[in-house]
Parts: sequence; structure tokens; C-alpha cells
Amino acid sequence: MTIAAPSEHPPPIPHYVPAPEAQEQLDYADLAIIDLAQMATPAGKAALAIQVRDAMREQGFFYVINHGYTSEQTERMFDVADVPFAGVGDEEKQKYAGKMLQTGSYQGYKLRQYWHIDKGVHDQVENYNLNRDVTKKEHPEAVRPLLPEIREFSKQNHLNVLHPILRLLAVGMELPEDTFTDIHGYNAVGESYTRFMKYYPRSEEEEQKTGQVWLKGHTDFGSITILYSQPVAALQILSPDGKWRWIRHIPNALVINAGDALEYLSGGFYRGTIHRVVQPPPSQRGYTRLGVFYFAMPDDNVKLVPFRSPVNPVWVDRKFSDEDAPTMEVHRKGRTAAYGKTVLKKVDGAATAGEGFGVEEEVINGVVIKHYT
Ligand SMILES: O=C(O)CCC(=O)C(=O)O
Ligand SMILES: [Fe+2]
Repeated sequence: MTIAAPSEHPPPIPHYVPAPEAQEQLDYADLAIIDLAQMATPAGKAALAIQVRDAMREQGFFYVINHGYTSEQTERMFDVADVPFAGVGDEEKQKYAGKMLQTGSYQGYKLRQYWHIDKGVHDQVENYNLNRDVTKKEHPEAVRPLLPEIREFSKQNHLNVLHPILRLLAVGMELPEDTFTDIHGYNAVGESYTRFMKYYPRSEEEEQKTGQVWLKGHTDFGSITILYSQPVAALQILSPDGKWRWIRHIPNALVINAGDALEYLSGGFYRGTIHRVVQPPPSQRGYTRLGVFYFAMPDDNVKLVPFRSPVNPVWVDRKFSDEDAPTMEVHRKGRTAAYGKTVLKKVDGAATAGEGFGVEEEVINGVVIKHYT
């Protein structure tokens, strides 16, 4: 399959109108805003490296602005993102469903009700995932004319967002600037991918049984997650003081966080921050919530062993030794196949996450994975 260059006149598609911004005063996380335009000068870059290092170590989440896409381009991507959901019928969706359990890969649809959330309640969220090499799989008919744009979008995220951030993170721990970009090749074998995600309103019964949790607290398993800010408040991060705080919408900003792979590679210098998705506040209930993401991960053959650096010579609470460290391929397959499908074991939440927290565990490839409620 060959994919044409993006056309100057992209195919017309319906416009996705998101919910209005939340009316409520919510307890928002106070996150740093990283201006990538400052990368243009050496002094700006040095200052950014410090900002990114501190933001990543203190909160684990930050915003990025001036990433290269205009508001119009971002808005168009949200329209594109809705096509696999609103523009494809149920039967065709089934045909392109991902085979997570069999392949450990997310490519294709994750249909509604696939993940178990709590007390027999399953999720109400659809995903459509595409490898940055969009020719790796077949796509539903309505998506095919949009592949040139989606491929450009992945490339933009990989080269103009992910790579600059990885350079700043390497400098932040006094490693050569290309330490992390070298193992996140755009053309290498690996699964960095674009995800479109649509949450649908749930029934009152589902909300009650799950304590309004749509997606349990978790860390992402890749290295960096890029989320395109959208208006429906629902994403919360576990702040350093142990409180869940909301992520505020900043138009055309990106929300960035680290996942487990970066924690392993940095020897715990940067950590995967726990986040979850809950029912939106009353003023935004009854709307769908459309998400656009780029999930980045190291190349498949990368062994997830820490890079020692002058600021981080040893890793004290590491989960496995160098010899036992999995490759990214093994790590992602284990996490993808198991997610939402295994029986979780309840553990003493107060001891791990603080008073009032429920924690459940599962063991994947010998590593304990926690889920927080
Ligand atoms: O929908 C969101 O805002 C976050 C989703 C998320 O955490 C994930 O897909 O890993
Ligand atoms: Fe996540």
C-alpha cells in the first residue's frame, strides 16, 4: 500500500464540536508551560532543559506550547480523530478490532466494554490506534483518505515534539543530548503510535458502581505520552501531596508525561506519574470526550536498563537488575495484552499510596504493576 503526500485540499469531513469548557471551579494541578520556541537559541535551550527537568521531577506532567501545529491544524486533527468512531459502522469496527491478547499490540480498534473497570462494569471508551507507519495495517474505508494527514501528524509528534523533549530530558540529567533520541528512531522498528480515543457518557449505575472512575489510576508504559489538550475535564493526576488534581484545558497546548520506560531508562530520575480519568463535572456531563494522543516508546530492541549519569549514578529502588531487564518489545507486549484483562489483587492502599487510596496489583513479566482508585 502506498500513501499519497498530504493534499493541499484535504478531504472534507464533519466538524467535531466538543463540549463547552467546564463552568465549575475545579482543583487544577499547577503545571509548568514549556515554550518550545525557546529551543531556537542555545541559551533558551539550556533554560528549557532545567524547566523540563524540574517539571518532570516535581509534578511529572507539563504543558508544551509552540509545538509547530497551529490551532487550525490541531482542530482539523480532532475532526480526523472522530472519523474512526462517528464515520465507521459497528460491523466494520469489529473487522478492524485490534488483537491485544493475541499480539500484545494495540493497533486497530479497542472497542467499548473491552476493559474491566470495577464490580463488573466495563469501559465506555473506544480507541483507534495507528502505528506511525500507517501502512502496517489496513484501515476502515472512511479512514483511508485521511492516512496522509495522520502519517504527517505522527511524524510531527515524533520529530518536532518527542525528539526535542527527549533532548531536554537527556541534558537535564547531564547525559549527551542524543542519548534518548538515538533509541527512539522514527524509522526504527517500534510501536510509537497515534491514538484517537472517544469516551461516551455512562449510566448512573455505572458511575455509582465505579465511584465515577472511567479509567483507573495508572502509569503509562511507554517513555513519553503526548496528549492534545481538549475541553472536557476528566483527567486527573496524583499530585506530590497525594491529592488528585484536574488537568486544565489550554487551547492548542500539549500535555506531556513520562511513562515507565523512561523511568527505567533514567534510573528513576524521571518517573511515570499516576493519572486517571473520572466523570466530568456536572456542566460537561452528557457529552462525548474525544482525545488525540501520541504514545511514544523506545525502539523494540532497546533493553530497558538505566543510563547512569553524574546526577544519578545508582538506582536504589529499581524493579529489576540489568540482566533481568526486558526489552521494550517484551515490556509493551506484556502490558498491552494484560491491560484491563487480568484479575487484580487488592492490596493495602494506605501503605503504598496514602490514606484513602485503594490499590490493586498484577504481576507482568515479574514486575508488579499497580492500579489506583
Ligand atoms: O483520556 C485521557 O485524558 C487520558 C487517557 C490515558 O491516561 C491513557 O489512555 O493512558
Ligand atoms: Fe494514561
